[in-house]
Amino acid sequence: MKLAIASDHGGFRLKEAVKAYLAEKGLEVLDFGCTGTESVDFPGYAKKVGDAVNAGEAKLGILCCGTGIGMSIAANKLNGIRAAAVGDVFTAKATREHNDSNILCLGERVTGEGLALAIVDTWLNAEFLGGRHAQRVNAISNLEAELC
Ligand SMILES: O=C(CO)[C@H](O)[C@H](O)[C@H](O)COP(=O)(O)O
Repeated sequence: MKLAIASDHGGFRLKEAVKAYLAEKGLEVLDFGCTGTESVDFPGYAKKVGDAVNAGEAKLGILCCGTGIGMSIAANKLNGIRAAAVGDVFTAKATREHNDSNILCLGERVTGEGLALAIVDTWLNAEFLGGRHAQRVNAISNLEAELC
């Protein structure tokens, strides 16, 4: 599976740790930056990963910032993106199973590396359950269509 990843300066160290973890697992990772801890603006990085997921260049994406919130707000502006800011493993599983989230957002300033990697693992191993959840995901897509 190919994954797209990016961060701002506030999530850079966590992005590097997640990238190394994914590579260790033999997963292909497209890194869209940033490249260090110098201050940058996160929305452009959210767009790069969202566009890669929407274009099918990557199946799923991971975004890291200070809290995970800014990245999720930005990524969710893109049609087709369901980005979830996650800080626990229960939510990591539920957001794949129920929301079919296609981008995971993590906060380096709030979630320790060990927990973040467990969240990544749980999120990647969970699958969308469909059924009643599919009609809800479709309803979200319909909201996007209304806004166009
Ligand atoms: O958008 C955010 C908050 O939800 C991210 O955590 C950013 O990384 C953060 O705002 C960056 O803050 P900084 O003071 O410019 O480092």
